[in-house]
Amino acid sequence: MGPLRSVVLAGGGTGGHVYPLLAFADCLRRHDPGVRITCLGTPRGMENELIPPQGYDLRTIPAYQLPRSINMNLVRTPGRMWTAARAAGKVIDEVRADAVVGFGGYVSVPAYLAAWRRELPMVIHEVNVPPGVANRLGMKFTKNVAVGFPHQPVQAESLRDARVVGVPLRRSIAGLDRAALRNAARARFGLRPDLPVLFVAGGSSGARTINLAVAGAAKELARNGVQVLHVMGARNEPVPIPTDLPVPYVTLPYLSEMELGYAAADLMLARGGAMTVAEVAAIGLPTIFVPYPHSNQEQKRNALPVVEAGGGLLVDDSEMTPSWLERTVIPLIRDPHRLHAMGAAASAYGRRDGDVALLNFVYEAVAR
Ligand SMILES: CC(=O)N[C@H]1[C@@H](OP(=O)(O)OP(=O)(O)OC[C@H]2O[C@@H](n3ccc(=O)[nH]c3=O)[C@H](O)[C@@H]2O)O[C@H](CO)[C@@H](O)[C@@H]1O
Repeated sequence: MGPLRSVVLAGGGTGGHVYPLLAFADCLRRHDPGVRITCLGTPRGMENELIPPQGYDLRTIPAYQLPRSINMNLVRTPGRMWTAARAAGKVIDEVRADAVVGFGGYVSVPAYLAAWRRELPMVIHEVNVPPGVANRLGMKFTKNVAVGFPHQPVQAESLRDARVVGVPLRRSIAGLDRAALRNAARARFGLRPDLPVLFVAGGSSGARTINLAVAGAAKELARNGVQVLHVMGARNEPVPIPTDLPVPYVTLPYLSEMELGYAAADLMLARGGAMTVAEVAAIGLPTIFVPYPHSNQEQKRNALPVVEAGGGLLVDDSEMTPSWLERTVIPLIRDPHRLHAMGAAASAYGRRDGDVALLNFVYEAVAR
């Protein structure tokens, strides 16, 4: 048994913040089934679709959208933020939390403020360089900062003293044996076992540039025997795909069982969200990264270390065209030796134990 009785986990907005929270919750439940786990989110984020089905108690508090650069002077912290902090504090008191663990997203700030007021131990987990606005604010109140990747403390002054623990990944992904699940996964999607598969997913909300480019390359990919499994993004307008293709092209709005997509694939085409990078590296799936071009090059920084290690390719969003894809994907996906080498390089960079490493870090913080 660990030192915790009740813990509040804060994080929300996009899948990139919710999935590490869920993976951490699962790890805690596995190691210490007696701990009360309460998740904190806002009424509209993806946490509402993702957390309750996993059997965790989700409480929502009023959303307060942070400006991109927040004034770090607390005296000037807007009143609405304190209202949200009071709501977070009520939850913390009600469940008698003895620690708060935050994963970023604007729901975390009220949780950090409330924990600070109560002098509760708090731990921040950050996966991006530069750290998100919410976590930067939280870092004023605690030194217990953990990061997902070894490049983060080197590249960001504010993360210099952070502990590298890796990224908590869902067990279904961290424990994935791609080769063992491959044929079953392909059968689930109606994909053929004998032809290569390109798996396309532009992060938790999909990516329009990628969707358009792959749709434009569909005919040529199919003519060359490349099957496509394409997750368009649930909140994205679907892009029409030619119908009379000679090999399967499967589209989905969203894929909850992401491990099946990873297992079916020989090559992935993705954005550079930190969770995606952590997942494909952990399972050794060769990936073409097309980082989201805004937000301070955040996604390029996420993907670059895997690419430099030899585990993937990087292409600018502005170059993501059907002809680039045809020229790049067709020869690569038919070259098993190159794919194998890329996969091995990716998995040497990735790690599968981020959930346990973060849990140990939280136990240490609570014991201090
Ligand atoms: C545009 C933007 O600001 N994106 C940020 C956002 O990305 P975003 O929310 O897209 O997150 P990531 O790419 O990091 O993670 C996506 C997560 O959703 C899962 N998934 C995705 C599609 C699907 O159909 N099914 C599914 O389960 C993936 O397996 C992964 O776990 O949060 C990341 C983590 O803070 C940041 O690094 C990104 O820069």
